[in-house]
Amino acid sequence: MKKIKTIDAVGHVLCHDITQIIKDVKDGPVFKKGHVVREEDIEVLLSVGKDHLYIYEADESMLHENDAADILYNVCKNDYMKPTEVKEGKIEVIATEGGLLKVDIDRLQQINEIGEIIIATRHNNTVIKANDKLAGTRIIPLMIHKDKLEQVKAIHNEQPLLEIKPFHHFKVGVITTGNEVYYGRIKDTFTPVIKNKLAKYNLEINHHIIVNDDIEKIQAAISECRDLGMELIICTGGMSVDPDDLTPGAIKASGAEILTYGAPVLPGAMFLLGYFEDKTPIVGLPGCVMYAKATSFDLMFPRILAKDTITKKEIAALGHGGLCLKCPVCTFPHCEFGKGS
Ligand SMILES: Nc1nc2c(c(=O)[nH]1)N[C@H]1C(S)=C(S)[C@@H](COP(=O)(O)OP(=O)(O)OC[C@H]3O[C@@H](n4cnc5c(N)ncnc54)[C@H](O)[C@@H]3O)O[C@H]1N2
Ligand code: MOO
Repeated sequence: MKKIKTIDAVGHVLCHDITQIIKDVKDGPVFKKGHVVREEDIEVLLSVGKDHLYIYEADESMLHENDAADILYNVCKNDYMKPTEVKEGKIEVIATEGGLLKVDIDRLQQINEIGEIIIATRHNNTVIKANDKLAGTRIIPLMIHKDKLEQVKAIHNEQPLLEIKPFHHFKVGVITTGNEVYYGRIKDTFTPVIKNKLAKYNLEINHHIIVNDDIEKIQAAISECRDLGMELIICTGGMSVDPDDLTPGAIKASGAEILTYGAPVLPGAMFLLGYFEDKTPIVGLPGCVMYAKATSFDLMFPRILAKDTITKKEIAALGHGGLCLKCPVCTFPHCEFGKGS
């Protein structure tokens, strides 16, 4: 802390709030601690009787919180993002487009371990809309050592911490399996559920086939969808262990590589995800997707639509937080379901 003449204070940082009292008009701080004095402030400072000020001593090794916050914003930002105005060392990152938010959790952790610097984000793999808040950055002290920001820049290494992956427009083929539906014994109540889930992403069913429990027929239906250029194939029914549950076998026989048959998520354990050589995804949806509010499919669906690479390890990690509590009033996605990984 150093005392200087107010007339020499331009560019210096105030150590404390400066109060202005104008009878019957104002009684409060006219400048806050941490304010960087500007040319136009000198007259105001003199008018409140401050001929001298305490300022932080100019130190080449230190950075003001607002300048440091700028650096943190630049570490986060990517396409489809904008900053809020910097305020008291804080900047927020706002989405300008919707999509799937990806957060580099490992590097976020490394930055937050430096100390005196914080970046707080939404969860990785959150579905976001334009104008949603994605992250906030803040510096804890008023002035921070520049070398801490150098560490941040080294971790950043020109690779943003955040990414928004826009959702793609897929042509969708739906294959409904099951003798009970095919022979008209019951009404198909699964397909409308799929239709609603697709509509949330402005997608529709472009081709729909209903087949009985016959592995060759299911396989032929998959080929038909492929031949018609469907870019996402959704199969329902026959995903479990009964003798008539043939869908996983048919998907396998169709040539798709199975990434997973089974996910550590309840409901939605019997979920299947595979990809054809040309990267066309195919999913097998268990019966619970028809009636449960949220299942493994709801966790994986946005990632499939964003063409996000999904690994077996990530599917295994869904187990932590993968237990839906079936609350009387479902608040998914604003709950802990699927947030563990
Ligand atoms: N012994 C075991 N049984 C079950 C297991 C298990 O691990 N061991 N898993 C259970 C779980 S978890 C689920 S989820 C279901 C999965 O069922 P499936 O996907 O095989 O579905 P289906 O058996 O074909 O049908 C179940 C039920 O849903 C009705 N259904 C199916 N599709 C339609 C449709 N399009 N419209 C209307 N209703 C439909 C079907 O008639 C059955 O009533 O398996 C558990 N069992
Ligand atoms: O797929 Mo069942 O998957 O857990 O209700």
